[in-house]
Amino acid sequence: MNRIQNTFTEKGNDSKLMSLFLTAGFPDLDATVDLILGFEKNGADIIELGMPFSDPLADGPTIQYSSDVAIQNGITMEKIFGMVKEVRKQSEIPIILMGYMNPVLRYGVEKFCARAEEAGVDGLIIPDIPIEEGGIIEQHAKNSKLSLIYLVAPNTSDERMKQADEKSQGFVYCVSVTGVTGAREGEEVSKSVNRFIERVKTNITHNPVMVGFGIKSHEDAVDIASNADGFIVGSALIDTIKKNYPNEGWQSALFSFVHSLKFGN
Ligand SMILES: O=P(O)(O)OC[C@@H](O)[C@@H](O)c1c[nH]c2ccccc12
Repeated sequence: MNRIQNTFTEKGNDSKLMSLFLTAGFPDLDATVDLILGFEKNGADIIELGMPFSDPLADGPTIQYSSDVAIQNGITMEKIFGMVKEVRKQSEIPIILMGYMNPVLRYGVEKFCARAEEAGVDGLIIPDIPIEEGGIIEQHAKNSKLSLIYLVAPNTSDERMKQADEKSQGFVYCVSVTGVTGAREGEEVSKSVNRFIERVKTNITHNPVMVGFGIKSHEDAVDIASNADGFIVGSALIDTIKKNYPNEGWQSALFSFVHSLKFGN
């Protein structure tokens, strides 16, 4: 069993897991390791570490911005692996690398998976690989004991949800709304999300389900994840960093936001 599966096994039925997305190298190269460790201390159960890419087609403006900053800061694959290695000296939190296929192809799929395993990565989310194209990475991921996590959205058919369940290990990522990443306004989201998650639950029976996209508070999380195993937050964290960095106390402001996401205020 890997770290991701362990985390779900240990969770128990009543609590929800919190997975936090952070762009590697944002807001600066030195911050990433400390932020991951601080997230863990403040309630994060899983870390999704974003591999910045210049053409992030599933991302809204907030995560695009963080990717641009990280690229300007000089982030590279090697540096990302180095960050994971640093975290592993102090922590066993599951780490999932999240990014687009193009940089992985350029790096070399086999080498990428081997280096990821060696660094201490547990899984991969590559949102631009459709399930049918998964063959491009599945065997290498398996050889390197990396869980592959596929995404489903409200416009995903029952049939494809079942395929996503068969092909995923660790959990299936439920995208709460059709569209790009980012915090959204409005109350209507949660009702339709709950219907979507009900359909997800009838099709996805092997894996836990995590819900993400548009969660920006504890209330959102409780609401949206009520029928899921946990929730994922990304843009709201990046926005919080953006608001406070590099003022003194920007990290503690972020960590108290993280704490409030999990536990309420
Ligand atoms: O930013 P949000 O709305 O909180 O959603 C999580 C999301 O950022 C993170 O999981 C993610 C970042 N980039 C992605 C690309 C596709 C799917 C998901 C993602």
